[in-house]
Amino acid sequence: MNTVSSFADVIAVVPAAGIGSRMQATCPKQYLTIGQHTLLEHSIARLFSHPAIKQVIIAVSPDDQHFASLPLASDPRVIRVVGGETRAESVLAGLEAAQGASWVLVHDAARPCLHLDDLSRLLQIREQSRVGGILAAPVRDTMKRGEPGKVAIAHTVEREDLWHALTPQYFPHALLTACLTRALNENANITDEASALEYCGYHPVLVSGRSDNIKVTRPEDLALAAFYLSQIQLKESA
Ligand SMILES: Nc1ccn([C@@H]2O[C@H](COP(=O)(O)OP(=O)(O)OP(=O)(O)O)[C@@H](O)[C@H]2O)c(=O)n1
Ligand SMILES: C[C@](O)(CO)[C@H](O)COP(=O)(O)O
Repeated sequence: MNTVSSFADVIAVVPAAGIGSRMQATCPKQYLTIGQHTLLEHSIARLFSHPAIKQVIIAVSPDDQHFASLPLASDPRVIRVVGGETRAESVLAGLEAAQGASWVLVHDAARPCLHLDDLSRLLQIREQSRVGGILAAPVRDTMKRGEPGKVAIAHTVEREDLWHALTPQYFPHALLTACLTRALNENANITDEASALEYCGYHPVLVSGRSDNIKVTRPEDLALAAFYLSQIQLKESA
């Protein structure tokens, strides 16, 4: 792994204030476990496994019942903030606590299978772009657009140049803050940080990343994430 020593001391914001409704679990999905640890702990452990990451700011729900009991709660490298009603508000809360950082990384609490080489390549975007970039995986399936509100095909979407946006996403702190704030104030439909920059007219860079950097979203994803994580642990212990 080529370390990004020139960009050491990176701060990461981890939005973890969601309820995980699509997971249909008895607790917010970021607190479901793989082995002895929660998804949140695994995702943050991946970040801290990279030499460039010095601090993680976690945005948790105002009525979160789980975080305080985790070792993370007493980790001096971790700051807890209260998240908001939307992912964007949670990320903004994290950015507020990261004042002074020139660039900031944002990573989903529910993506525990991040490879360090992918993170290194994303961090290097700072040398090539002034607006930042995201890890993304090229689409492999044929993509269909459904008839609005119906389970019927409207048309096939051209998959050339179509990507799955992943996280981490990496942007100048001031730019991301301004774009998220404007997008929220104007009720823009944004589901990731890059879409806030796009809304404001910027074109972040797509950094090709591994498709096994999955976001645990539906019940069947947990076992897959456990397998992918076991492969990472095998690879890194070899
Ligand atoms: N108000 C919110 C909503 C989501 N998130 C976080 O954003 C990440 C990605 O969101 P998603 O996968 O949609 O998580 P949930 O919103 O919890 O899932 P669902 O949409 O199924 O309820 C998760 O780490 C989630 O905790 C957040 O911090 N604040
Ligand atoms: C940020 C993200 O993981 C990129 O694909 C995705 O947009 C999160 O969406 P969610 O609905 O908040 O899971």
